[in-house]
Amino acid sequence: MNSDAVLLLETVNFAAEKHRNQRRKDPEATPYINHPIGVARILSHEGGVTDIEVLQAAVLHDTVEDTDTSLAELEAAFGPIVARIVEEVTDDKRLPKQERKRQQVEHAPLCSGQAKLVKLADKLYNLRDLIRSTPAGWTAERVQEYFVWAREVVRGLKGTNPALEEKLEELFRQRGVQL
Ligand SMILES: Nc1nc2c(ncn2[C@@H]2O[C@H](COP(=O)(O)OP(=O)(O)O)[C@@H](OP(=O)(O)OP(=O)(O)O)[C@H]2O)c(=O)[nH]1
Ligand SMILES: [Mn+2]
Repeated sequence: MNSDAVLLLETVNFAAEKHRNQRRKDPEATPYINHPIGVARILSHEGGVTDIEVLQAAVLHDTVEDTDTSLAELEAAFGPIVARIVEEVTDDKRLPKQERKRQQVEHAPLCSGQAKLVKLADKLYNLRDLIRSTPAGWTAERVQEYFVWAREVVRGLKGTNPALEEKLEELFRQRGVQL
């Protein structure tokens, strides 16, 4: 087996252990790990991304934000580049939600190309998930607001990956939310 495959399995195993007690917000309470694996899979399968550090960062992208994982821990296990990409896509959960959402819009265009790829795939996965099933307790208005906000973030990620951007544009079009 080649070393990239070994590395990616180590990364998936690390994320699975970190997210082991977490579930998604859909009514079926899907295991959370389906999301980061799906984000990495969008990058490779739909975005044609082969950069192993981007794929690893995609698998790990919610570990610091949503589990007890530290950036130092990621750096020790996977190196500084992977840790830096995850840092770029991590919201500061100490801030109020509205401020966090505003900062994503503001910071998106300042991200590295590697972090922009992870952000595009994360939004594409989450928007598809919203279309597939509504999270417990979400109104139709809240779903629509998420689309409107996601469009603002995706605007700042343009020029990164045409295939992923076209798929996002199509979802926004279907929702009557123009990019
Ligand atoms: N669509 C959907 N999202 C779910 C589900 N379960 C968990 N999530 C997560 O919820 C986040 C979006 O919900 P919000 O209420 O807007 O944000 P919050 O969790 O940060 O408060 C996403 O976080 P994120 O990945 O960090 O991305 P981002 O939206 O913060 O950029 C998404 O991954 C689900 O069943 N469907
Ligand atoms: Mn995510």
